[in-house]
Amino acid sequence: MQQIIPGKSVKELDAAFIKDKGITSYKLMEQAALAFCDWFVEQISPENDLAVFCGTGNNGGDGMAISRLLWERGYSVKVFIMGDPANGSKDFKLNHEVLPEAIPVQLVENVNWENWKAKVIIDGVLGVGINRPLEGAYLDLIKRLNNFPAKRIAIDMPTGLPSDEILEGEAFKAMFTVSFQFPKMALLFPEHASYTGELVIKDIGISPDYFETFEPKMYYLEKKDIPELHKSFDRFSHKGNFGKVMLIGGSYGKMGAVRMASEAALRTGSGLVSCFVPRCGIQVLQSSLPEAMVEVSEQDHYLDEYPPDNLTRYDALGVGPGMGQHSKTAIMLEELLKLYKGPMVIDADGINLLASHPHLLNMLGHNIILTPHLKEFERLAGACAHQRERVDKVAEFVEKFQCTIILKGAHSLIACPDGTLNFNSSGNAYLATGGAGDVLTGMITSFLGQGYSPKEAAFCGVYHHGLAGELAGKVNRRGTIASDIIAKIPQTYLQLGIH
Ligand SMILES: NC(=O)C1=CN([C@@H]2O[C@H](COP(=O)(O)OP(=O)(O)OC[C@H]3O[C@@H](n4cnc5c(N)ncnc54)[C@H](O)[C@@H]3O)[C@@H](O)[C@H]2O)[C@@H](O)CC1
Ligand SMILES: Nc1ncnc2c1ncn2[C@@H]1O[C@H](COP(=O)(O)OP(=O)(O)O)[C@@H](O)[C@H]1O
Ligand SMILES: [K+]
Repeated sequence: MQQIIPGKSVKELDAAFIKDKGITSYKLMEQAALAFCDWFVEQISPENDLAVFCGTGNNGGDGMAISRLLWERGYSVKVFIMGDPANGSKDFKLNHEVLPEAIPVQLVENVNWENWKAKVIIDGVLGVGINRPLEGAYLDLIKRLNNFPAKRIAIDMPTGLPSDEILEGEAFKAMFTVSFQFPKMALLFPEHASYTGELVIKDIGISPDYFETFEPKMYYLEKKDIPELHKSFDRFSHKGNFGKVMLIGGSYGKMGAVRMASEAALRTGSGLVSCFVPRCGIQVLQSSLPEAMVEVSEQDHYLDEYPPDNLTRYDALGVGPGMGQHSKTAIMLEELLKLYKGPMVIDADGINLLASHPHLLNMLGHNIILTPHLKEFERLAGACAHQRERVDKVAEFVEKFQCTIILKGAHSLIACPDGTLNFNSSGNAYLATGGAGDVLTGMITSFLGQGYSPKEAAFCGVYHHGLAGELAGKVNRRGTIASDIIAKIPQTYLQLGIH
């Protein structure tokens, strides 16, 4: 998996790589520039005139190298330098020297903005080297570029965005950020959505072993990581091999949640799926999802204090979708935590009940995965000012209670008791629809029931769920609903080459 390291460690990483490979830093910069151009030529046609803004550090060096390479590929390029080129970094200067004479170069301070135009703006002003908020001429430039009607693309980082912290002040508002080798942490924060734009990660050849010495243990979960996590089956496999799971939840008016979670578990590959719901749910479930078995609790509208019988029948449980927060249901949850020692996902009202009955938190442990969205997590652990603080609190929570937390949202964070923090890459905003979380619960419960470890089940569940959302979104766009996501689960296996 691709490790995410702090921006301040990038220099050290590059130095170790360069030394070990016996290449120059200029050569590494060229690799980065080539990687950017590979992506660029696929996206933007040469009819578009390009304005490349270069600082005088290595981000500016990238900008210079990219200008040369795109010019060689037939683009019309103009370069604008921010700062004094005489004080530039070594590789900025080298790339400045080899810039073809046919490319016009101008200092930003000399630009007459009156009739200035460009279809595409490439930002190579500052990258991970930023050490203070933008001010003065830098701030003026970035504000001006943000208001300009052009396509804006950032090299490595949008200028002004700190690589690991929350933005203070202003930064370049990129429509695309092409970041090298790994996503800098701040590119994954929801607060920075309008600065990062669409995130593209380009491999520049620095293999994972160069990252190993760096802390924290933070990773980016990508498509290539998923197939090896999956189990295989053979011609003689029977439904018992695919696990028997139970989804526990539902209440009057919220039976759909448990129904969707159950169908998602079936579509993910569970051999047998049962639901445990209040009495009023039996007709709904039996008629709308005949593949699932249903057991009911005594009360009509909510789950009473008695958990299902014979829990050892199940390889995994998923608890919470549509469950409501009745005080009797809280007792049932406590009983479940006492009685059931197998793997369990707790979601939605299950999490809300943990928050309102905090003594239950001490009953969590390695076998349990909680799947809160941002607000649910804050109910558990207290308010957070921003995602940076939330990430730290998630890590603390997991260390204290030794369970897995999936903090849902764009780039869902999977925090594991082994101390790793793992950000997901799949998914898009079409997943932001009622019931998408219930689908995720069903999927993770299914993987747990199939014998995947909590970490494997969380990784596969979150990645496949995001991919199913992408596939559903391609067809249904903003009309995507949770059932469309379920319908695409089988196709995610196809996409990943899994039987
Ligand atoms: N080995 C290399 O040289 C590689 C470097 N890469 C590029 O190099 C970038 C990092 O380069 P640098 O470390 O030179 O840093 P930057 O180019 O991001 O910044 C340069 C300098 O700007 C100054 N600065 C910081 N904050 C400022 C502010 N608010 N206003 C004005 N000036 C400010 C600092 O003195 C800093 O050293 C990466 O983001 C990436 O684009 C890539 O080419 C990959 C390989
Ligand atoms: N912008 C987004 N990008 C990627 N995934 C998203 C986005 N918005 C929501 N999701 C995913 O959709 C799901 C929504 O879950 P949740 O908030 O519990 O919704 P609900 O309670 O309606 O089911 C989560 O898995 C979340 O990660
Ligand atoms: K930049």
